[in-house]
Amino acid sequence: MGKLLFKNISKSYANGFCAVNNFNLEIQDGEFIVLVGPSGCGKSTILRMIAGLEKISDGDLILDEKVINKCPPVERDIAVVFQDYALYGNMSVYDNVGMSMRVRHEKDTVIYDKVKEASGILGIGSLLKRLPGQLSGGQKQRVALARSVVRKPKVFLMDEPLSNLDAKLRTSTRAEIVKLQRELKVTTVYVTHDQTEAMTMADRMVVLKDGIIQQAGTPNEIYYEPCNLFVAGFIGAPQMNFIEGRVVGSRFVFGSHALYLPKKIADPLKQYSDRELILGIRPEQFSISNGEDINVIEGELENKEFLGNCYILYVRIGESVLACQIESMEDSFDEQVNIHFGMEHIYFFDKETTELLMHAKVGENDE
Ligand SMILES: Nc1ncnc2c1ncn2[C@@H]1O[C@H](COP(=O)(O)OP(=O)(O)OP(=O)(O)O)[C@@H](O)[C@H]1O
Repeated sequence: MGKLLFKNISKSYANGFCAVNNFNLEIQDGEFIVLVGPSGCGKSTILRMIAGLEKISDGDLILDEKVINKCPPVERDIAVVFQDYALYGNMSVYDNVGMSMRVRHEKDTVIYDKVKEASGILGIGSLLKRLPGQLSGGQKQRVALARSVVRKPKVFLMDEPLSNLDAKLRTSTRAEIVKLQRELKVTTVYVTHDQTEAMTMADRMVVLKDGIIQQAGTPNEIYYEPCNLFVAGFIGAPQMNFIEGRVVGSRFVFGSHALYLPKKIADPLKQYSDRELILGIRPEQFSISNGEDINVIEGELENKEFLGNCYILYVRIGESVLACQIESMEDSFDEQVNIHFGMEHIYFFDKETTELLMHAKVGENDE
């Protein structure tokens, strides 16, 4: 088992800085949880508290019904994989992988079998005699993972384990870690500031900002149902476009522009007509107008990026520059482009509180 429960966990450092503020979360046995957020939001602090490397200032941390706040790291049955691998440079791969068992005075034959098994799973069987200095970054990371795997701990903690790998290796190792976790079914808490990593790996992701949970949910929930402006902007690349404006009748008015809102959206938005709103729309919602659309806005093309399977156009409309993802591009585009606002998913946030007020899904037949 490896069920982790955070009850009102807070962490203040000696200088009084509160790095984690009233963190509450229940992690189920076998779940893959990704903590994601910008630098300094408290991800590593949370991981270090779970590992027992950082004192908990307030609240209870419970592993399988037992409060472990004061339990020393070695007694927690938790394995940590660090960003810098933390391998012993003067020991062979075999000894690095078997280290934790040697410390526990396991028999040589048991150590041999377990190292063989773990190195087989991680594909490092041919490297066992080498020293860490004779390995590539990806191989070192596998050794670090194998070292955790042999322990069959209750919980794996991983702190940005892929950040030292190049982009291609990162993608393949990402998939391997997920596969490994599914096979071993060990509860995993994984820290990253990379939202793509979080989206692709997590059963559930927890988005943090300034030591406070913003939202916890499946990648799908976080992407399609962000609870506030921060989550909406942090998850998704290029990020969701935000446009400040107001609802006037059945229109969303911004600068000198007005978007027609179908009744399904306009009616419930009437109650917010006295507020300043932020309209959120993801890049993939846009298209280049074919001349027959209703919500067409003319903008100036500032920049374009070719991503292989699509283009990202950066289109200036008044004060805002909108990122628009389109599949193909005509050479004839010059300075001016007419973009069409699709409304399959459109979001309205309160500018003052930054909370989500409404997520509308508009179909073709909505008027
Ligand atoms: N020993 C310390 N004393 C005071 N403040 C600290 C200490 N360690 C960390 N902090 C602060 O606590 C906050 C959270 O740090 P933490 O390392 O958990 O962030 P993080 O989200 O993991 O960031 P990164 O992605 O950059 O590693 C930061 O603002 C950091 O400066």
